Amino acid sequence: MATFLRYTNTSVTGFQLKNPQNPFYLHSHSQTRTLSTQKRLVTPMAALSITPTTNISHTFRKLKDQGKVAFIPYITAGDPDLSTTAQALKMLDSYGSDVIELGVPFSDPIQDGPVIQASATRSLARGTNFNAIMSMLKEVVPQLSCPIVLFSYLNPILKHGVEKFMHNIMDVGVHGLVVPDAPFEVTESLRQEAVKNKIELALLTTPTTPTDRMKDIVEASEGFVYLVSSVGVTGVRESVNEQVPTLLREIREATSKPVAVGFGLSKPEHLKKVAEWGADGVIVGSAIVKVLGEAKCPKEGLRELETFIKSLKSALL
Ligand SMILES: O=P(O)(O)OC[C@@H](O)[C@@H](O)c1c[nH]c2ccccc12
Repeated sequence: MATFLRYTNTSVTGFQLKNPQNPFYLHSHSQTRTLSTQKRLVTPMAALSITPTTNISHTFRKLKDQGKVAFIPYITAGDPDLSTTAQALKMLDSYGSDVIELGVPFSDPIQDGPVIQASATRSLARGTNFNAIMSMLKEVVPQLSCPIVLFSYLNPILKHGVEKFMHNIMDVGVHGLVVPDAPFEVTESLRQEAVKNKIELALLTTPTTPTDRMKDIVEASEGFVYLVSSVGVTGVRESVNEQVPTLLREIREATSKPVAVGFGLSKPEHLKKVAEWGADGVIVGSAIVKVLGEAKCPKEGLRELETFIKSLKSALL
């Protein structure tokens, strides 16, 4: 029996969406069938892969045992094109990324600044779509040693169908998911489907998230907690918000889950500072997207990416 639940979106994680009245119709129906336990097919390539990719929580636990901070780059799938994305994923993995965030380009990326908005526009203009991204990942993921966290706005997931979306991303070997514009109330239904497909749904908290709401968020977050370091949209900042140590402390009082910090980080000294403040992971998006997507040609973008990643990673060694 299908029921349509109407959620009026409210600012939950401290982001004010441009059209807060925008209702989300979530089609949810009783789960009469149980999904067969999904076995991850071991493709020949996977059998050759260096080490089987592990889930997000395990990755953070391993790094913590080694006293290391996770280096987490973000790139937009299909910018400048999907074959460059495939090469970039392998390069990011081989140069020491511990988790890679891969963005599904969307036409209305309201929480992204100009760099990632332009990146999504370029990718969509090339015709990048969800199925093409899944086909690329099916080939590439078995060659990676670090897990992938997919980034998607809520709308494309609802359009695809939550169950189908979660099954598709599990099938290609994605381990984590972040849906930055999903109101906390909606994440519960996303999580039900995610858990069935062994996908860890990480949630975001921000400097303006009320303490009680932050506690709910970190309690429900899986894999890691995404601490958005500064209010506003993604994009390089000159310096890192000095509030982060306090925010980290408040989160640590509420959960022992790993916390990764993102927004505005673009230089080795930013990463060093956030690592010294005790973050379990540092996330860099716009600065990397710019290097890869705004280069004169894909080859040059990959060359510059290599240099840039090495400089960022060195700050964490
Ligand atoms: O771009 P920055 O300022 O380095 O921030 C990381 C960010 O790009 C990445 O985590 C991300 C991409 N799109 C998002 C939307 C919302 C929250 C986070 C994101």
